Amino acid sequence: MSTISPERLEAGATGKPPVLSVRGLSVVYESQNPVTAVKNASFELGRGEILGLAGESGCGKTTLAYAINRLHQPPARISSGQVLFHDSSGQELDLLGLGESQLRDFRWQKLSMVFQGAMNALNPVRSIGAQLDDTLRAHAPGMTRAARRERSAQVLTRVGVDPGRLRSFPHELSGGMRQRVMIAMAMLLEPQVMIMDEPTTALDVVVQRDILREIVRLREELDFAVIFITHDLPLLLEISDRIAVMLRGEIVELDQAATLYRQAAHPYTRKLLASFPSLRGDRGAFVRGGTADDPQEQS
Ligand SMILES: Nc1ncnc2c1ncn2[C@@H]1O[C@H](COP(=O)(O)OP(=O)(O)OP(=O)(O)O)[C@@H](O)[C@H]1O
Repeated sequence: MSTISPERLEAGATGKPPVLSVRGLSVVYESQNPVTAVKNASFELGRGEILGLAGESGCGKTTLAYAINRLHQPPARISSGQVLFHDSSGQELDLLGLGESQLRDFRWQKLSMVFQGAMNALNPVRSIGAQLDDTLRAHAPGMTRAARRERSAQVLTRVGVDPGRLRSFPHELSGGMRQRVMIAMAMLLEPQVMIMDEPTTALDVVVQRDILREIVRLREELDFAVIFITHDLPLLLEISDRIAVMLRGEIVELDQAATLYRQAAHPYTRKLLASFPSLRGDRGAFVRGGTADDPQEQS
């Protein structure tokens, strides 16, 4: 059973107006034995907020992320619910009601996604610069060639990749660099929301930390909101404003990271917290390498 009080679902709890509202979203895999992979999920994402989505493998995190962006494929079907995008222009978009061409315009520009292994989605026979340029040409037709090149160099610099790499091909870059390029691609059109599904899981721990630090810094600089999905709860405690915990398709708890860390309300969250050795004992020594026990109070 859910332990979420209605006010905790609201991004208002973080003091920020919502950029995305997910209401009663359910997704069913219509296979021989239908599986409801997401059950009645509701939450709001505040403008500029980092919302962590945690839960063990198979609990429905990826299905939820794909459904929000309408990237789910059959046999997955959204059986109920609503996803509203509150654009910075004041316009409200009903994402489940958008047509295909509206959806193409929406993705990347308003909301982008970086998924696990995204680095392998780069085209091996085109340079990094050409691939960034393709995205800009498709979505920002008014930009001149020079402006596109400048923008591509700028986003690469932002994620810590030398803009000289625009001429490189994917195989000439390390895994960490390629993943950074994908994050640069997701930031290219300055979306208001980025969904990141295990974006750094395939990378070694040091590179992972570097990239995460970069994402947190960029969020502060550019004020986009992030839904960050991972089974790695300690990591979420470090980077998130609020954390939602999923269990068998349901969001069973949603709270400020610090509150969830100190006094998780749901037994499953407590079990999840206890399952990470680094979180046991004098709780918190792991957090951002410090000693205080509040993940939100350190920088
Ligand atoms: N194509 C499919 N057909 C039927 N069921 C599916 C399909 N894809 C996923 N599922 C089921 O939906 C549920 C949720 O899967 P999902 O991949 O969303 O979980 P997850 O939390 O993202 O897991 P992971 O962390 O391993 O990626 C699982 O029980 C899974 O078995």
